[in-house]
Amino acid sequence: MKNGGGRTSRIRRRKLFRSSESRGVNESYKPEFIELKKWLKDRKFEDTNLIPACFPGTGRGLMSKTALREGQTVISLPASCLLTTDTVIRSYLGAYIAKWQPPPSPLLALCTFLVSEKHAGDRSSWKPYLEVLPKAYTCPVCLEPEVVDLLPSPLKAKAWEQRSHVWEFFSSSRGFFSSLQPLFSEAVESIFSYCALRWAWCTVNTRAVYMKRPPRLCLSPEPDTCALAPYLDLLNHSPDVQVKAAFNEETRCYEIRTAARCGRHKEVFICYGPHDNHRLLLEYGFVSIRNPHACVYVSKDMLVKYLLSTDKQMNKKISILEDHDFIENLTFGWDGPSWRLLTALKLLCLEAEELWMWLRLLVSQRTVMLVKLSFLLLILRIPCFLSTVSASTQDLHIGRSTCWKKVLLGEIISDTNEKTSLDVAQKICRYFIEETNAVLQKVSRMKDEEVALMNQLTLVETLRTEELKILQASAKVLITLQTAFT
Ligand SMILES: C[S@@+](CC[C@H](N)C(=O)[O-])C[C@H]1O[C@@H](n2cnc3c(N)ncnc32)[C@H](O)[C@@H]1O
Repeated sequence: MKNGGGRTSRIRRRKLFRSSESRGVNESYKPEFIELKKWLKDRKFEDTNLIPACFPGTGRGLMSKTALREGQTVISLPASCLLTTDTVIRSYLGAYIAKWQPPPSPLLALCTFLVSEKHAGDRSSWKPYLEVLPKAYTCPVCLEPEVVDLLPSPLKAKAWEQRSHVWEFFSSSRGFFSSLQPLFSEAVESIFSYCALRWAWCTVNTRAVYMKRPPRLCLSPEPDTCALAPYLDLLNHSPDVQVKAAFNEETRCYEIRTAARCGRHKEVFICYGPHDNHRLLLEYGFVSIRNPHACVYVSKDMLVKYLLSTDKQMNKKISILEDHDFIENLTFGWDGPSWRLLTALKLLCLEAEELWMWLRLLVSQRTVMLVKLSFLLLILRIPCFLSTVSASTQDLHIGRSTCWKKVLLGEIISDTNEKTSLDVAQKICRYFIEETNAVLQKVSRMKDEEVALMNQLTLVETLRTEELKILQASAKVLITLQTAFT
């Protein structure tokens, strides 16, 4: 008889598989976490609910030691453990910050402190925290150019923007770093290098919690809202959870409460916000699997590419969409093309006569506004005109709102318009599917050739694979919609 071939062992194997899948591997025995726990205990924090663990899928995070009740405080970190601009101003950097003109931003103060303390190594009182911080990040600013090139177009543009923003942050801070030279025996250029500052920038951007501080004269007036919260910042993101997170002025602790129960030995998540995967990658350097907010963006160029190049009204149509804020945020999602995308396409697919009819109604809407304004004084002075004028404007108003509904609220204008716009949506969707498949093949080849880029390439692969799933779901939805018009 084959070993473990029976029903009972199959069930046992399945159970084991399931638990190893959802359970993390305890990491609290690791020296860096033992040191961090001691450091936190000295600052009056002792955790009873959570332990650091490594999870398949999300990596390092926090695991519940016991089942957590709904509304229970899962973590309550005393102010003494938080790293804020107060910490920086109270430190040896305070006098230099106060002297520097124009005043450094709150973000620069935090980043300078992180770089300086990291450089101090064993001498830093923040060492146990610094030791558990990631050594490298995967926000686009840290990705190799050939990896950035594999990102979907709108994200690629934002990735380049992020790179120039961080470079500008570095270049504009060099003068301030030079002023710190008396604090160091080594040249400040070697301590406050671009790479060191980028690491600090990513640390703050991917890990800080929101905590508003009052403005201070020694810092620039930009909002001072970031606090680093050791240990608490090991909590990973899930779009499906709800938590309450805030600094409690009474207890003087930063607290996180769950809104739902959480089983024992499960990963405890917080929600960083209802972000799509582009935003998660841009701000936090990761992608969430089965993210309900994930979508594929359709750019203006893509719309134009799939419409009739012979359409003489194309420019007019595009400017109408721009004027009415209908050119951005056109997406494919898990439920199919977004309402905004379909509406934009319907407008772009209008026949010449339909468009002119629509434009006439737009003009009449503006006329109503003018009539209203020019009669305003008259109305106020001659009450007997009131009823006549309001009645006539009301008629026009009703006509106008019906027209808006028809066009911009996405109502059916004609079966032809409906069918054409769905066909274009399907063509765009198919194009994206092909493009995504081609990029996935390229990524797979690059993973074989560029082993050093494995992590970065895996990130792009995850993003593109999620997008492929969204596009395939959208294509199916579109087929169903199209059949209604065949
Ligand atoms: C506040 S930290 C959370 C702890 C972090 N995993 C660590 O090991 O230090 C935020 C970072 O965790 C990672 N992260 C958070 N949620 C994630 C998730 N659902 N899947 C994968 N990585 C995630 C990302 O790298 C993100 O920048």
